[in-house]
Amino acid sequence: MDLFSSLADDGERLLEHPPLRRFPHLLGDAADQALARLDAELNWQRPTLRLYGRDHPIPRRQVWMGDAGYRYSGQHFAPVPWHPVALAIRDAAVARLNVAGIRTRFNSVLLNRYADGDERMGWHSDDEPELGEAPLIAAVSLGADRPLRFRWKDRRAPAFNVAQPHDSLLLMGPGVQADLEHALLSRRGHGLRISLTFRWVQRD
Ligand SMILES: O=C(O)CCC(=O)C(=O)O
Ligand SMILES: [Fe+2]
Repeated sequence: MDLFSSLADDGERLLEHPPLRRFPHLLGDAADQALARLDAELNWQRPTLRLYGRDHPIPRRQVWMGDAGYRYSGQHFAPVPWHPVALAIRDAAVARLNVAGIRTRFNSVLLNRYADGDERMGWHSDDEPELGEAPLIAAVSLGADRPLRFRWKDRRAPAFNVAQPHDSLLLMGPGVQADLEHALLSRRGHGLRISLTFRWVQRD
C-alpha cells in the first residue's frame, strides 16, 4: 500500500489522545446534491432555549433525527424519521470508519443548518448521560468550510481550530467530550453550511 492511500484510509490524525481524526471526500460526487436535498427537504426548526429566565432562539436551525429522543439544554427533542439522504450519509460514515478499523454504529443524528457566517453554535461538550461513558461522535460537513474550535477543559494546551471542508468527516473519539469543549464560532462572509453529528443514544 502506498503512503498516500494509507494516510487517506486512516484519516488525518489531528489528535492521538483523545482521538480526533478527519476523513476527506466522504460522499464524492454525491455531496453537492446531498447538501441541496437536506436544505430543501427537511423541516428546519429554530427552537427557543430558556436561559436565566429569558428566551433565546438558537442562532442556527436544526433537526433531530433517528430512532431515539434526546435532551439538550433541559429540553426534550422527539426525533423525526430518517431521511434517505441522512441515512445514506450515516452508512457512508460507518463504512469509512470501518475501513480505518473503527467499528461503530449510530442511531441518531443532530443536523445543524447555518445559513451564513453569523449563525453559530456556542461552547459545549456532547456529554449528555444518554450518550454513554465515552461517546464516539462523527460530524459530517457539507457546504461552507467553517472551522470547529476546540479548547481543553483544563487548559493544558492552547485552543485550536479544525477545518471542516465540504464533504469531510470529523471523528470525535472516546475522551474528546470529556477533555475538550467545541464551538462553531461566527465567521463573516461564509455561506450555507449543514453539519450532521451522528451519535448512539442509549434508551432506557
Ligand atoms: O456544526 C458543527 O460543526 C458542530 C455541531 C456540533 O457540535 C453538534 O452538533 O454537537
Ligand atoms: Fe457538539
